[in-house]
Amino acid sequence: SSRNQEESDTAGVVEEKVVKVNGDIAIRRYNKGRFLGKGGFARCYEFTSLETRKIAAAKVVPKASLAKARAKQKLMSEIKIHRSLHHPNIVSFEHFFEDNENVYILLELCTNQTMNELLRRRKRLTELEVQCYLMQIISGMKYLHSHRVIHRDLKLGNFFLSDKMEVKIGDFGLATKLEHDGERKRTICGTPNYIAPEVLDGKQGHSYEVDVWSLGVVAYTLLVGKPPFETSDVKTTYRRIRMNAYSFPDHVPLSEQSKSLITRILVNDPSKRPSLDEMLDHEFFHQGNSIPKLLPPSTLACPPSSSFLRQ
Ligand SMILES: CC[C@@H]1C(=O)N(C)c2cnc(-c3ccc[nH]3)nc2N1C1CCCC1
Repeated sequence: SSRNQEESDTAGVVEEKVVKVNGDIAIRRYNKGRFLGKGGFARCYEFTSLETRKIAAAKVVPKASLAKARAKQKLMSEIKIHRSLHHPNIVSFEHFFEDNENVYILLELCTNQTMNELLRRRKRLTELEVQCYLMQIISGMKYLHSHRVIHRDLKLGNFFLSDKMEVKIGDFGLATKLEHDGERKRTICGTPNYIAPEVLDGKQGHSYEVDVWSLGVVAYTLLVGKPPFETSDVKTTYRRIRMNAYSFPDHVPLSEQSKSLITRILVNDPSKRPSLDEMLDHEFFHQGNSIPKLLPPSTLACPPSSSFLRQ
């Protein structure tokens, strides 16, 4: 009820009842701190464990919003998939529990928010920065795909930035796990932002290639400053995607390598798109002052753009 919602909205301590193996009940307490924002049905806060003093980013999902089976299944699927993932470029899933009012999901705190905020501040990034961020995202996606997980909603708002500006892929609310190789998914609920044409077309199902498509949209958006198919109306955007109607604006100086990479990825036939490894082999990642190939991407803090770095 709204009164409970109000109560749980005030600052305070959240208690988790833990049943021990010998049947004793232990209580874990968390301090509910700063409001971080809304994410779907959830209100998100900093949670500090009073036991370990560790701070997490918590999604607090009111059980009232889980009354419908579909919403409950979606949340359980998100938890089941996310808690099984462990990689430096995937948001780490710390813990989850419930009380009478809410389900609590505790996630890695990413104090530099998401790449959405980064791009909003910067208008657009240098090619060197985009190389560096994309390498980390591809590293996380190689891990996901090798575990048969398709994210299906890769977008700047789901790329979280740690205090060290490392990229962490988050929000597995639309993710799916393939049960066997070659399986093709038929449906997607929700409105993935950078939706691939085969998902719109819906005839031959979709698979890992939808995540590769999204990467093309992400690369274009970071380098140009706005998404390739964006219009004021969703239907028009979908038509542009189906028509593959995008172009590189004249006023944005883009290298041939950048345009070539994006053009290679944004093809409507999913079987013609590069694999993640083929993307990393593209000249875009080896142009100019390229990043030493030997260092794992996650150990690289992406160089902030400044005049002498601007190509
Ligand atoms: C908890 C939900 C979501 C999230 O999934 N993570 C990992 C996250 C991490 N740090 C933060 C964060 C730390 C400092 C500011 N935000 N935020 C995260 N969010 C935001 C909260 C509001 C909308 C999405």
